[in-house]
Amino acid sequence: MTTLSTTLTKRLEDPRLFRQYAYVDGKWTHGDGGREEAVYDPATNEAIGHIPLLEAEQITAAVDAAETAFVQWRALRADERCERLLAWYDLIQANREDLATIMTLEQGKPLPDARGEVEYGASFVRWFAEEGKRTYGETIPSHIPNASLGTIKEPVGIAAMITPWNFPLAMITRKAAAALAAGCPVIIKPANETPFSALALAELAERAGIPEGIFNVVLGDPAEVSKILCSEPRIRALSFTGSTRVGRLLIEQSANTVKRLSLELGGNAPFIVGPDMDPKEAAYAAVSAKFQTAGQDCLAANRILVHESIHDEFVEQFTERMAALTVGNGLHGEVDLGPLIHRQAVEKAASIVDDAISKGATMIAGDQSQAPGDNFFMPVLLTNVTPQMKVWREENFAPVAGITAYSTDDEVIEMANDTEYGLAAYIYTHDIRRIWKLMRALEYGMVSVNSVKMTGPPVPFGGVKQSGLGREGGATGIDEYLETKYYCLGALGSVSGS
Ligand SMILES: NC(=O)c1ccc[n+]([C@@H]2O[C@H](COP(=O)([O-])OP(=O)(O)OC[C@H]3O[C@@H](n4cnc5c(N)ncnc54)[C@H](O)[C@@H]3O)[C@@H](O)[C@H]2O)c1
Ligand SMILES: N[C@@H](CC=O)C(=O)O
Repeated sequence: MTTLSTTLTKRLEDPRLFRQYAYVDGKWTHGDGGREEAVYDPATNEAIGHIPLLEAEQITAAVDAAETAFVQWRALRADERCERLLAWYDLIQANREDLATIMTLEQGKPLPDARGEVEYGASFVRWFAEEGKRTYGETIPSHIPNASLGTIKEPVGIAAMITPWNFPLAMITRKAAAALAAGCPVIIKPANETPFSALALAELAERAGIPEGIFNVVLGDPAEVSKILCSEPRIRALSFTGSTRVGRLLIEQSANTVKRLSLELGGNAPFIVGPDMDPKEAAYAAVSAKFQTAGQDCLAANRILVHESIHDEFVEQFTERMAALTVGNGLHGEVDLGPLIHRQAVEKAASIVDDAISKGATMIAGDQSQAPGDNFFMPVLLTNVTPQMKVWREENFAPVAGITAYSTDDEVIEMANDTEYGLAAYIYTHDIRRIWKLMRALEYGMVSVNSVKMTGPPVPFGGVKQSGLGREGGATGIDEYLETKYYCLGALGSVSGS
């Protein structure tokens, strides 16, 4: 029988990267209860493969394996862990094309974007391989006679990671590379929509010499698996990227075991355009900040706030640029937007548009009769968007752009902060005083001025308010997986005062 999974395997230079098992304690694993779930190509709705749904005892077995393996892994020198991580990095790079193909098939994003994500994901592995060598403690001038005081950094312990489908590879490496470099074993639960990128990473981790039990990928019913991970006292850190709704749930579920929590949650990014801007330059940037990954990006420009003096020309330029975007299967040719992840996402997008129109928004573009398949959503532009509309209040996670005019800086600051979210904000203006005023007043973890691109390994990525807790990447990303141990060496004789 020819299935899409045989087609997928044929597309790969190295078919062993396509695994339809979980990966626990260095072994490819079936579900003991025989439960399985299909994974679909969102562009065609065809099943590309199946994954096992593990039973509770199998998740606990992953924790047992990690606990055993932790002893050896933490005992390695940082430069030894660095070598393994660099080997993993090299393998990810060497298999970039296959990883991108797997990603496009399970996630839908255009192949060039998938290649970009593989590069992006790999860059975190290299970054943290090096950062692992710089987990310095400190010496503390002693206030205790004849004592020497200081701190050392130690791995927090087993780290669990729950990741989303929109960036199936990079959201894993940004967490896992930091944890591994710190000396922690990891148990990863990827989104069931996009498990194959995670499993390919596991295959490459094994080839890179990351020992059994250190890198585990568990699969199952999300609510079931997460409950076990949250309530397991041996898991000391939980890092989650996903919706604010599920993030809140995980906080509750982790309360009894008092875990270290890192939460990268939803966004509702404002994109502010000042009166001094060239409307064309700003509109082109806004299109780019809105429609990447078909709008399914936590950094997507969700509310576009344009100064009233250039509003009409901005809308004209935005419309023209948007019309040039092509929508289609990410595997085929030059496509700008792939499908949404599934039909429910399309229905949610349509309901957000309907809600806006019913409350007075104007739809400038977005003819859904042109959609090339069930899971596709043609880019929509709405103007006259107001705070009463869902398109303002919710992260639409779809190619739906909403524009609102404003008149003063104070007004736009109030508009931009009028949300429970606080992940990223964009400012487009060349007026240095306005930049400084807005940048300081915006309640966001990340503010990007005159640049759509803002992320990368050196960046402390994360949000404030209900967009999350902690920072990933950058010089502090590894701290999410480290404990500070204070020591006091007393009765030393003559060291007092040093
Ligand atoms: N801040 C960031 O860095 C960042 C990055 C990417 C995505 N996101 C956010 O992720 C969201 C989109 O991703 P999504 O739809 O996969 O999010 P989601 O919250 O639905 O799912 C994320 C993960 O949680 C699991 N999950 C789902 N329901 C669960 C439950 N009841 N209990 C426990 N786990 C559960 C999923 O299987 C998946 O692994 C958006 O809100 C987006 O902004 C944030
Ligand atoms: N684009 C983000 C992921 C959000 O969905 C990133 O760069 O981390």
